[in-house]
Amino acid sequence: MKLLVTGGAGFIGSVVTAQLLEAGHEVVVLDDLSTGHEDAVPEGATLVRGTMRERALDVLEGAGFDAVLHFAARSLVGESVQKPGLYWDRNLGESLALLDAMRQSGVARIVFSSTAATYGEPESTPILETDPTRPTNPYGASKLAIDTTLTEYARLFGFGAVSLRYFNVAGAYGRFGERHAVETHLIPNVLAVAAGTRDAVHVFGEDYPTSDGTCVRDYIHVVDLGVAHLLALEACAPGRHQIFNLGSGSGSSVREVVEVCREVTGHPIPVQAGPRRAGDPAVLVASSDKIRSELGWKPERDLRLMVSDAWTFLRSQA
Ligand SMILES: NC(=O)c1ccc[n+]([C@@H]2O[C@H](COP(=O)([O-])OP(=O)(O)OC[C@H]3O[C@@H](n4cnc5c(N)ncnc54)[C@H](O)[C@@H]3O)[C@@H](O)[C@H]2O)c1
Ligand SMILES: O=c1ccn([C@@H]2O[C@H](COP(=O)(O)OP(=O)(O)O[C@H]3O[C@H](CO)[C@H](O)[C@H](O)[C@H]3O)[C@@H](O)[C@H]2O)c(=O)[nH]1
Repeated sequence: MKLLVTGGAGFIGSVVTAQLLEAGHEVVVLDDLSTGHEDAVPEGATLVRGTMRERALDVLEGAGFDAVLHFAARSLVGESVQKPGLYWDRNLGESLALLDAMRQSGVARIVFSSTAATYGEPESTPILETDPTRPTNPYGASKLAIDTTLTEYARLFGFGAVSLRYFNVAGAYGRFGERHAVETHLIPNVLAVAAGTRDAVHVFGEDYPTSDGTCVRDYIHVVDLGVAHLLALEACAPGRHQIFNLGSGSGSSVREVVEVCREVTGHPIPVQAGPRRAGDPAVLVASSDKIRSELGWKPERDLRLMVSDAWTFLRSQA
């Protein structure tokens, strides 16, 4: 297939682009490099630099694309609370420009990076796709609005759309990994302590109603996530918008993640307990039964492999 990957210079988009190329697809990456890196675009993919408003139509029109994988977004929860307008503009506004460029060009198949943040504080775990969506921040709200738009574009214009609601993505794939200028994610921040670029891990809250008092999250290896995208691409069906959670189905606490990082790196990794981070639910774990039964996907890489692949990647950057 000929594919457009938005955000293919970022963490997840670069990994999935590499996997798509290995599977024999032709890939054009559209990325404005706002949080991505030009040298993260895998060899064999063509980079078009710009936003979706600026470039999506001229890239797609008359070029024979079969589908779009849409990763490009702003995705810092804290920033979204400070600057909600930015998130509605960059996430919903930019996505509308992409979808309308797709309509005009006759490209009707899309796989979209949605998020666990669309659910907000869950009433029960594991979270099902049919559970209420009550996002607690503008990031999650803007992603939910894109999901809603995809439902409408499937119904009104015959789009075949799949939204994958990622839980906590981690790990790396060879030379493709997480290198954000502002890093908020737990695993890269813990590994930065082992690498000597941070002094200690700050644990955000030890008084949650969990086994060790720290928050529990559902971590998924970025390579398993990429495999799900390949399946989702095949599953796009005209007139349907399908939504799948993407997690491992089991949770790990912050303390457990730090312990695995200690084992993998051999570094003592000092920890400083601090206050809760605003807006963090105690437990976020996905039910991934739907994608397992409908697309035949299952995660194959555990937390230890996520940490060791991220650690190998981090050391290769030094
Ligand atoms: N990392 C996670 O754990 C996680 C969890 C849930 C959902 N997601 C979603 O997955 C997607 C990828 O996340 P990531 O961690 O790889 O982020 P990232 O910041 O590493 O990558 C995003 C890429 O999109 C580009 N971009 C942003 N806005 C753009 C625009 N308007 N036009 C063109 N390019 C633009 C950036 O330059 C960057 O290369 C995002 O949509 C994010 O919301 C990530
Ligand atoms: O230095 C840190 C960083 C994180 N944490 C804790 O570690 C857990 C994981 O935090 P991350 O920031 O790695 O991930 P989140 O669960 O906050 O965010 C993830 O889930 C969100 C949905 O709620 C969004 O989808 C987001 O993009 C995705 O990365 C949280 O309990 C957080 O409080 C720490 O204790 N110390």
